[in-house]
Amino acid sequence: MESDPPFQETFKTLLVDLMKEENTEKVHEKFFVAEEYELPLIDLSCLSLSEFDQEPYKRDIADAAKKWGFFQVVNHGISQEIFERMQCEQAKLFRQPFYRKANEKLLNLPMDCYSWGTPTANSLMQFSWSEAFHIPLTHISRIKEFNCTLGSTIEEFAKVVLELAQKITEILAENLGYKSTFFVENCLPSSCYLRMNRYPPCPVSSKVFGLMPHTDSDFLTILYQDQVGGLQLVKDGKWISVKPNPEALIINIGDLFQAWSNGTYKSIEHRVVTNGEVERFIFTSGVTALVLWLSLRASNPTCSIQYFYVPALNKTANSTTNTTIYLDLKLDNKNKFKGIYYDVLNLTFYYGQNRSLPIANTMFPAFYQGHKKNTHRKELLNTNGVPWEAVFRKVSNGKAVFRVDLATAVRFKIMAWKTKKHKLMVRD
Ligand SMILES: O=C(O)CCC(=O)C(=O)O
Ligand SMILES: [Fe+2]
Repeated sequence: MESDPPFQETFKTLLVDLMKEENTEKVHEKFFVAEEYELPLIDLSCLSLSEFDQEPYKRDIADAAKKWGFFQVVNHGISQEIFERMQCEQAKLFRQPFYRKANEKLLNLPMDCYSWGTPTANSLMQFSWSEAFHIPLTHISRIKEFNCTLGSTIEEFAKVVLELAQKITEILAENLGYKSTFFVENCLPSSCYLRMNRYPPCPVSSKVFGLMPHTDSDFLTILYQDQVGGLQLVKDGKWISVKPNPEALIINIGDLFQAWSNGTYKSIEHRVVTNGEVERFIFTSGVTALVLWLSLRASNPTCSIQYFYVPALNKTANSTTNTTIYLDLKLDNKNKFKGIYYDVLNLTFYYGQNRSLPIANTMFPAFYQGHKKNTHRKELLNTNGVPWEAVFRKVSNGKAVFRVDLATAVRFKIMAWKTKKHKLMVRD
């Protein structure tokens, strides 16, 4: 078909290699065949019930996000009519000749909004037999200027699908104990997109993916597919095939949501297998980031003093002439997926309750700490103005109190993204 990308021509070499392969049956078994399952199904008409009666449904949503990373929803409030219009516009767009899709700004958008295949693939296993349009929702007005019906349909669809994304995200956030209005407050339209994929019939369907195995890098994806099917995902360590349900929308957790929830909700690897005879269409809408929300969610590092030694107070040495103190500070990043950039760490020591006269200061240079890592900083410090004789007598009769303040600023690194700086002050 003149609308199909030139898969065969471009990847002739890859295909020839494959034809020579002897174990194609085995390859097919291993990579393409999977037992069919139904995703957990949630009836969203529950959201019109009383708060109390909604609870079990909300728990089911959270359980599915934890155990499957994927679920489907019915009675989601989006009319069948708008899906049909979207499908119709999508088909019209993909039916354009390939040279136009690849060379002309069909949607009045930058050229890279259209993609096909996997240009970097050097084996068939890395190749995706599909084409796609990726549309940031901020660009809808540009599409409307050019193609009004398509632009308005996308706009209408995006509005309702994002309301749904908002509801689902709020339920999942609440389940983790967060305020439900975070989404509305922090979801920027600039971070939402619509994606349309077409999987043309594939003559080597048992040897090539429609879409390579991947996880979604966004926050949450909502997917509408036709009845053809082909989506597979990993469940309990094995690939399973998702039974298509044309009434339902599929929702899946992306990498950002997994990171934000410290791994509670799962971003699951999935792929699409092709079909020898029929083409398949899907469209997805996703939220790529909730900027502020993400930054608020990271847990601060914990600081502890692992070792504090004051030679002047060593009774056996009995010498108050050595006025140094020795310290081992431990900084612990308990976040499962977030690294931490520390600014310079400033430590100030005091004797007793008196915070007006520091007895020692030190500074540790800025550094980066990976997720689930701890870091030690050890230092020998000179002190000033400590009445050592009195302190020694105090220790002999009980205890002496030293205090330390730690001041720094931290930024969290979530995937490739850095949050803004947070001041961190620890007093003891
Ligand atoms: O076609 C599908 O069912 C899945 C599409 C997908 O995973 C994606 O676009 O990221
Ligand atoms: Fe995906």
